[in-house]
Amino acid sequence: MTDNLVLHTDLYQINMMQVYFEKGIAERKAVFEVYFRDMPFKNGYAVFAGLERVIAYLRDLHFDADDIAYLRELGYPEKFLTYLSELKFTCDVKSAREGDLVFANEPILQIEGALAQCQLVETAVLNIVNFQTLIATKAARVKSVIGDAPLLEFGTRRAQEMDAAIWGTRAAVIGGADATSNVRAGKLFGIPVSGTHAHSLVQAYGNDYEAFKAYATTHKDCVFLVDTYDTLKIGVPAAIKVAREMGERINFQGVRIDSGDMAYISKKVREQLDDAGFTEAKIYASNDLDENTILNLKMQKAKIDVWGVGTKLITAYDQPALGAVYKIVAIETADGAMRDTIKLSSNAEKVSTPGKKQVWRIRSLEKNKSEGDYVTFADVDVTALDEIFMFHPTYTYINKTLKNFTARPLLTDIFVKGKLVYDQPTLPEIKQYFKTQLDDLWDEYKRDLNPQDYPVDLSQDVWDNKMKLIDKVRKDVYQ
Ligand SMILES: Nc1ncnc2c1ncn2[C@@H]1O[C@H](COP(=O)(O)OP(=O)(O)OP(=O)(O)O)[C@@H](O)[C@H]1O
Ligand SMILES: O=P(O)(O)OC[C@H]1O[C@H](OP(=O)(O)OP(=O)(O)O)[C@H](O)[C@@H]1O
Ligand SMILES: O=C(O)c1cccnc1
Repeated sequence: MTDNLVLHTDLYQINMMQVYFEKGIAERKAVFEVYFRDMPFKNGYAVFAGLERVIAYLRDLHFDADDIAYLRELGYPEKFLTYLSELKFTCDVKSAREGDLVFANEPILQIEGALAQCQLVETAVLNIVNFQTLIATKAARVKSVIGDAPLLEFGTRRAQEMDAAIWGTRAAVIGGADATSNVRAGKLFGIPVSGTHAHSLVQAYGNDYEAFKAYATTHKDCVFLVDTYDTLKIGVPAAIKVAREMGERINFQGVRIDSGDMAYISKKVREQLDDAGFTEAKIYASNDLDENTILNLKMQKAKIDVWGVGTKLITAYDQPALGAVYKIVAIETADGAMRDTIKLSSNAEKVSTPGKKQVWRIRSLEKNKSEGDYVTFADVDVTALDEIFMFHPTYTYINKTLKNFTARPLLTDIFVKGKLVYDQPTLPEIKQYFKTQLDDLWDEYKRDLNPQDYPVDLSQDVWDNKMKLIDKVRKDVYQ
């Protein structure tokens, strides 16, 4: 049996495909867009991630014989099953790049093509993008308080199973993790792997000195975990003793602390190491860390050089889901024209924005910073405009006219008619790209707590079209 991902979808998608097929509209052209409504962790930006896996999934989209056999068991009719067995992915896909900063209420990925295909892929695309973007953003928050010091990803044991550990680790690297303890993630993605040792090593030997000595006689690079019994009285003295005895035979990188008051203990450990002449030895810290505890420890001037972060990063502990949605924004009519579609809601923020769109990142040439994102219809070329009028889509009196700017389209071609046209960057390139994007953002949007809202504005015609469709749907549907 194959483990084809094509059935990694909700049953209702296949049921809707069947409707489209039997009613003869499966091949009608549709446009769907992915966006989220609220910034994750109330952060000022989100870090887009997941595209690599979306590409792998879409490239391989097909039904195998055993998928069809299973759907037959579920009772789908033969004609529909034949249609599915012949299905090939032929859509256009545009997307933000991994490492791009993305914001609420703007399209971050767009799929255009046969209605039935667009429908099928919703679940997996959201599954991938929601999780990976969430973890990349969490990592960026953690990294923002750490600064240049190394951030080690330690979360696999507490992740929501294996896929989340692997792809979460990759996303964490995009957002700022420098290395991971997960060896498979290292192998798959070329992420640097890093690790110390666990309490079990010390417990197996029954004392710190023997455990450290055993480690030191089998490994060149050594970081000793010093808190199994008593960090200051036993652990650190044992580490120093072994480091002295082994001399040049080991590379004594430092010690790890994993419990207690880490501000107080790290300062004392630093003194002990310095007094022993190991001024270059680093202090690693781990234990339920996140951006809040790390910031607090830094405020207390904790002497921590390397941060190991597990559970709270890989599980996005304080916000377990991103909540991006996938909405149809346009559909071909029987006469071949495209009709924009809207989803109404009593909650104004949940009303979708109709039409196939593009997002332009507007950068002031004078200030060299991003001024906001400008959402236009897809066929508009903002680079050809001399000035643009940007206004808040709800509080329209908040507005500005921009003249001296560059505009970069956020959505870039990934698939054209089902063919991959995107040259995928390497993970280090993506990581670096994210850093350059962050440099473009004003500090006011980057702070961890209560950042300013980055402007995501609709062009006048997109806004007018939305208002017009709201009115039209009200008249058509409620009359
Ligand atoms: N000086 C500090 N300021 C703020 N938070 C701290 C400080 N020192 C440690 N912490 C954090 O406080 C929490 C303390 O964890 P906990 O109560 O489990 O104690 P512990 O010493 O780790 O005990 P255990 O042996 O059970 O791991 C952890 O999240 C840790 O990162
Ligand atoms: O705290 P986190 O951010 O999740 O980081 C990972 C944790 O995993 C390990 O603890 P665990 O108790 O699983 O094993 P160990 O301490 O015996 O190694 C490690 O010591 C960290 O505390
Ligand atoms: O290498 C480490 O120190 C490590 C790895 C996984 C989890 N906690 C710590």
